[in-house]
Amino acid sequence: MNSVVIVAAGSGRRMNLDINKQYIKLDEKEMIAHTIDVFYSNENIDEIIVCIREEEEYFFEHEILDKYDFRDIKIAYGGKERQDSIYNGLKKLDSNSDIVLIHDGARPFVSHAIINETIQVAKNKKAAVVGVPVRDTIKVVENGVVKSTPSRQTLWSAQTPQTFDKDLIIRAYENAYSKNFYGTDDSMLVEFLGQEVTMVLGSYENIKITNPEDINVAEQILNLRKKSKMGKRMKKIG
Ligand SMILES: Nc1ccn([C@@H]2O[C@H](COP(=O)(O)OP(=O)(O)OP(=O)(O)O)[C@@H](O)[C@H]2O)c(=O)n1
Ligand SMILES: C[C@](O)(CO)[C@H](O)COP(=O)(O)O
Repeated sequence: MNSVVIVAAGSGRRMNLDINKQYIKLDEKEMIAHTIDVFYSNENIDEIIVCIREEEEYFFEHEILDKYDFRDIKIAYGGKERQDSIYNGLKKLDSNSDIVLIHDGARPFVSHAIINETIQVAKNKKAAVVGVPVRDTIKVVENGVVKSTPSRQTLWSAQTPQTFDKDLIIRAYENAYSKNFYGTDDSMLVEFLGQEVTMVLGSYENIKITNPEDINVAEQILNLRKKSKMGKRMKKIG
């Protein structure tokens, strides 16, 4: 059984709005609804757990779950950090779950192909992280001074989903908490355990909506997708 934990319990501080960025509308539909939709419509996903802020539960249930008719979705409450939210989500997993995908609610453009590929890799290798090779030259800077320039060939930007064998990710989270270790993604906790994580090629479209300018990029991605859908329909008709 394949489960996904989607985290949506942040505050969206960098977005500079007075609502959680998860509820920003992109083409008339809330960001979190776009994200849930991809997993809800994926035939390989058997269980969906969404981590939300406790005070947003009523809104989430009525304005997202009921409005879009998403059924059988479990809710977990968020914690202080992303890692805490995910840990709360992991505690709600069905006992039959074997593979767990962890995904940011703020990455609404994940594709079915990526989801399916990470599930396959996690089944074979136990731990998979989606990412893309960096496009810029990266500098290590201290106090405004460049200290080094790591070889770009080895650098990838990590995205989500990050997908794991259930027992491994639970062990990685428990180990991290027992040592007071906090990572900025889930793969780090598995790496901290000394286990290998396989990189799966993601997509440059699978952006995390973080800053206000990302909204424009998101609208462009949605427009391009609409145009490409229309083009395909016209071809069929023609
Ligand atoms: N305590 C937290 C912090 C983050 N997240 C989720 O983790 C994902 C990635 O985090 P980020 O983009 O940093 O979101 P926010 O924490 O909401 O944004 P900011 O850091 O700007 O406040 C988001 O889907 C966010 O909702 C969460 O569930 N619980
Ligand atoms: C998990 C993640 O999306 C991978 O890029 C990212 O690390 C989340 O970081 P943030 O600090 O919550 O923006």
